[in-house]
Amino acid sequence: MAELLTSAQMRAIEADAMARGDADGATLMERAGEGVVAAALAEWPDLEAGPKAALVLCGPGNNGGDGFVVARLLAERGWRIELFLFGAPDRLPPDARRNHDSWASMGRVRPWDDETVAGLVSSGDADLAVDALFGSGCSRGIGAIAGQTAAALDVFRAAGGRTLAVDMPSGLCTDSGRDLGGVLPAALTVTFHRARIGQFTAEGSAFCGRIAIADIGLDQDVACPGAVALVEAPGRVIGKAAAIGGHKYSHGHALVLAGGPGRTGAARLAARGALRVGAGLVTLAAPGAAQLECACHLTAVMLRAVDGPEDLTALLDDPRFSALCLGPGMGTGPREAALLAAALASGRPAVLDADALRLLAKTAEPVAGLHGHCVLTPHGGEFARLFPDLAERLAAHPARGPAFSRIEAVRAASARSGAVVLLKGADTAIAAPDGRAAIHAALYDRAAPWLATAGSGDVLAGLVTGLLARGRPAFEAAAEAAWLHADAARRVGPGLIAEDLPDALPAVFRALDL
Ligand SMILES: NC(=O)C1=CN([C@@H]2O[C@H](COP(=O)(O)OP(=O)(O)OC[C@H]3O[C@@H](n4cnc5c(N)ncnc54)[C@H](OP(=O)(O)O)[C@@H]3O)[C@@H](O)[C@H]2O)[C@@H](O)CC1
Ligand SMILES: [K+]
Repeated sequence: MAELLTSAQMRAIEADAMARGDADGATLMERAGEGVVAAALAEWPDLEAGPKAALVLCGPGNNGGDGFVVARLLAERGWRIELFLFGAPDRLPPDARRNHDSWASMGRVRPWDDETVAGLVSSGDADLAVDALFGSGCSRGIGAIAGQTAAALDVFRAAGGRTLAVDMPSGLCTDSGRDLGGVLPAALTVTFHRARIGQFTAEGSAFCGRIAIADIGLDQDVACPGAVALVEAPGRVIGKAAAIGGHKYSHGHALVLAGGPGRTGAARLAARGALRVGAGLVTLAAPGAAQLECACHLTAVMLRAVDGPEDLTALLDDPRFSALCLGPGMGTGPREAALLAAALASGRPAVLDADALRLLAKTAEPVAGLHGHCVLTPHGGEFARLFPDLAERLAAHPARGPAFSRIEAVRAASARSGAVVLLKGADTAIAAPDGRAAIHAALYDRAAPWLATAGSGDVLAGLVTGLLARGRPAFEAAAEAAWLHADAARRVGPGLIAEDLPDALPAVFRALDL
């Protein structure tokens, strides 16, 4: 999985490279500027044809320094440049100051004036607007500095204007992707070495446009401890090919608990998901009163009657049940509470979704009984019921950066509960109690907005359950299921209903050559 960095992690990588003598600040800044120009030309090849005009907005830190390099490189290609600087030249940090001086010998540096800049953006004269106002050092909102510019860039971008953010859109928190106030929207964000967390969560993708990563010569092989992973396509480890000749029990047996009559659809969706993702066997455990309803709908999924916790405990005497799924359509009464307690007491890998999460939230100590083989799959509302303090911090407008992020929220929730937590969204955040964290981003070229449909979460719970049943560890199962779920949705496209998701999985696996 690719790594997503915080600004502190990126600074540490740079500092490390400098300490080893692999790089110096001036060289990195020059490469950063070169990377920005190369990425702009790759994104918009028509910019190569003849000299153009650029509006370059520079800030008081090293992000501004990158802006001066970009201005110089474009001017050397014959471009006309209008450049504005927020802050005093003599207070720029050394590398930025050197590049300021070098630019100042070629062109004009105009003092920042929000209204003038906004007017120039709105005139539409610029072929490219470069936001090098604030990058990873942006510590607070910029509405008071650049509010008019932000509004003008928004219109400019919507009309197809090329707006490029250097490293991060100014005003966006690098670590949380949260709007610190007055973010400058970009059509392309060019970041350095590795992508940042804030580009893949919260409001990040809405402001970044697209992401390009420029190599600035830092060692690609140096791993960053504690980095958040960006979930990528699962590898062969989830394929069945390695187990040819194995029988169905070698792929596990998932048990999905269903609710009463008229409410079994959600559990049936989850069960189908578990089967399609490769669990060898899947059994639906439904109360006696719902047996007929379930039997009318099921073929490959098996059916057992489970009315109370004793039935479940007796069933789980069979050690071949390798994962449980509780929640979809299950109900939140005393019977279901007792089933949840029995399931947790069994210590089996378990996915807790929907009504199981409501039940947990109703108890005095919601995290009691959870363990490291549990995966909680809340959406935002369920998360808020379980972890109200964390949700409040996520909802409060951040006064300063780095702001509290969805990653920090799930990490805290996972540490507190001892379970893997998967917070659903287009930017699904996943954390394990040991601190590992990942983002699955159904964003940018993997966007699947039609995935927000009734029953989609039930299928996701089933996919996690199926992978757990097959022996995948909880954190990996959650991440892999999120990827498969989104990929299935992308394969089906608009018009998707939840029933389509499990049935799209064979095509997903074929494409992955699993
Ligand atoms: N390190 C390297 O080797 C490389 C770094 N590179 C580049 O450096 C960038 C990071 O540079 P940086 O650390 O100087 O931070 P940057 O974002 O320019 O701003 C800091 C300044 O802005 C100010 N300020 C912040 N928020 C503000 C606000 N809302 N309103 C007003 N002021 C505000 C802040 O002031 P303060 O918060 O201290 O009051 C400080 O003066 C990074 O994004 C990348 O582009 C590349 O060249 C590759 C090599
Ligand atoms: K920027």
